[in-house]
Amino acid sequence: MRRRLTENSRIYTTKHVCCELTTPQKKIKLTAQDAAEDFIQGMESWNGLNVPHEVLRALRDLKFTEPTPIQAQVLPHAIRDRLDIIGAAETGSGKTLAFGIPLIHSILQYKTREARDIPNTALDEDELQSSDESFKEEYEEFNVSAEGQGEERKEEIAEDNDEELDTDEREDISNEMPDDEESDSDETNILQEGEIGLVKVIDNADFTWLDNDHDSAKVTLPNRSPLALVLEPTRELAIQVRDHIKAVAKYTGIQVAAIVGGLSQQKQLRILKRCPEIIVATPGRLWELIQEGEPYLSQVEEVRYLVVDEADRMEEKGHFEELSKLLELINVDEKKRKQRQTFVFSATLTMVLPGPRRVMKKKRQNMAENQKLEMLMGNIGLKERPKVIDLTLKTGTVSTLTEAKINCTVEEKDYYLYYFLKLHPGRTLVFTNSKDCIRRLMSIFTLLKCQPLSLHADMHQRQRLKNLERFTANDKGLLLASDVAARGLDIPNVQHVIHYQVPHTVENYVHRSGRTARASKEGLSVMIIGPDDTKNYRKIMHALNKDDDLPMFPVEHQYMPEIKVRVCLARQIDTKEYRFSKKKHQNNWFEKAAKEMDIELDEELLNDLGDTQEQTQHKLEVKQLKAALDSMLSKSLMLTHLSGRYPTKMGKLQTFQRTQDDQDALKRVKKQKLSHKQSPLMDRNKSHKRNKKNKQK
Ligand SMILES: Nc1ncnc2c1ncn2[C@@H]1O[C@H](COP(=O)(O)OP(=O)(O)OP(=O)(O)O)[C@@H](O)[C@H]1O
Repeated sequence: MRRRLTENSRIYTTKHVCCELTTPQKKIKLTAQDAAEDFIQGMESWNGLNVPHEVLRALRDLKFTEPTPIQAQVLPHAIRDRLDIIGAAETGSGKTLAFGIPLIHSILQYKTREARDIPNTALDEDELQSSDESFKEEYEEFNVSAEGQGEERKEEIAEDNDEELDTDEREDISNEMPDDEESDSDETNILQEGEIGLVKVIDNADFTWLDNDHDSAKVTLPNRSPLALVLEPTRELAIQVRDHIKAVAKYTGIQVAAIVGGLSQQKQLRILKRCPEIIVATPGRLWELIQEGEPYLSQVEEVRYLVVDEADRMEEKGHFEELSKLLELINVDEKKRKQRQTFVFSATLTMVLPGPRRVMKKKRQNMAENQKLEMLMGNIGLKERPKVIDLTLKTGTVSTLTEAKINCTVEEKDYYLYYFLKLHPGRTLVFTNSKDCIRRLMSIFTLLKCQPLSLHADMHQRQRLKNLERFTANDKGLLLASDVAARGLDIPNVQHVIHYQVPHTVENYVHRSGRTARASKEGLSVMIIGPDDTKNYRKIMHALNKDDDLPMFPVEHQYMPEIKVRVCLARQIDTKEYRFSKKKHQNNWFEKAAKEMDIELDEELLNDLGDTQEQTQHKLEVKQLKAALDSMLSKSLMLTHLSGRYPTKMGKLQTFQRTQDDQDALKRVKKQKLSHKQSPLMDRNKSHKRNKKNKQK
């Protein structure tokens, strides 16, 4: 049977390789000109960075009209010089594409070379028949050696489409089999069934045809093992990075797949059968599949491009045993290691915790930084002399981030969090240091009708992704998260990051805070500092060279009495409900275990839940407390602090309205900072007096 090669017969151009596509009907001449530099209106800022034309088109679709500084710095060294890269830049600065674009570029080049090396360069129409056969043979060889590709790909995709798929998997498929509009250019259209396009290197090629808005250069010769491997520390991040790279690879035909734990292994195996060129993975699931002998991963050491994203986190002791094994396997062959191009990125890559100030000589700090990099280089297997590009600021955080703090007791933390959420609505991400804390806050803030969502490592993966999606969709959303959400997540327009507990490490502070103020936008980070947090707070301030204390977040204390009443009631309900359900849960567990072991359970072991009457009484109490809380919550917090009614002269009841500016937490902090700068003494006196008054009250 003659294979239909139309969608596989593509041309690609780079600075050094110019191609001619020959068909029985038409011969297209291409001039020697760099396709990457091909003119796309409004995208001139990318000129000179060797970005492939197809990627430029995708960037134009995304409205990324200019590179970010890290992209502008990395691309020439990665693409033109093919150097290994160690890249450090602030959070939200576009590091994903700083390695994503070079990957796509190199894969396109690699595939072009492969296609060009196929020993069929016949151009003469008379020779077409024989060349057709040899090309076909090469092509079929690819298909046979790489299990389940080519035509089989389509069948599998059709098969998989019948099943219920995750959104991400559905997207995988749509990218793998580009729709007609995407894949058919005028030139490819002229290839009819049974006709074959041939690629030949020529001089003086004319690229003007690239200007039209058709899909120009998909390269779809199947590969035998992944060409690029991107390793990410969390599943959400892996999925996000896959989507990000896919968005810029959409005109290239390059397939990107995510291999992460917590989602169906079967589906991921099917995706691997389609031989995606780029795999974005978490180390655990990837290692599992390699060990199980998944064929496409059986030669993972062949991978030509390796990215270790969030490298300092991946390298943290005890975090990723699988990562060490993976790197060992990938680097086992010295020759292959040397051929590979490796990228290592993070916002805190060069960040080292300084020692005590008096011993902090500059030399010592440099040594520590170098040590950190050397350690990474050794473990990951970078080649000698990688290009180190460090654009991080001394302060660690991004310049568009405004920081503030609230000092309080442990007991008061809930009040201030509720205060912030009620008075400053906006998409808010709250970080805690423990899952237990998230559970408690989830319960209290659900009772307070703040509709919180949670995200931590003990949740089912599907629920984690669903909660992220719901948070992203709600511009007043509240997400309570552990540090699993601290790194890399690019949730649009997070206005506030609240550290309910100060993180233990400076790196986590930088990454957590970096979920806001991304891509040159402004954002606010507030630390709620209890007595237990002061040590960590000082450590962070010192490490980030922030000699000045952070400004206090401006709190309008008149609302606090009402806030306290509400929060205390919610806590009371939570304690009652939680204690009871915990006891009940323990009893159920004992009973189930005894049944399974077929032993008689000693009643003494069970918690006393009271008799039926007591249980009914307990339920009634909880119900009454909830009704009381609901009644409180139905009233506006802004009015409750006003005692009595305030009729205006016209006899109308005055409504108390906070302006947009009052509600804007970021503006309030900035305004306060400004006024402090203008009259520091006056302000300090004022706040001193106010504090004194509050204490007296
Ligand atoms: N050239 C560009 N122009 C405009 N926006 C861009 C550009 N490149 C990337 N972005 C956008 O900037 C945001 C941040 O990018 P990215 O997630 O890659 O940041 P990052 O540096 O990896 O952050 P983190 O350190 O938190 O992981 C994303 O929404 C991305 O789409």
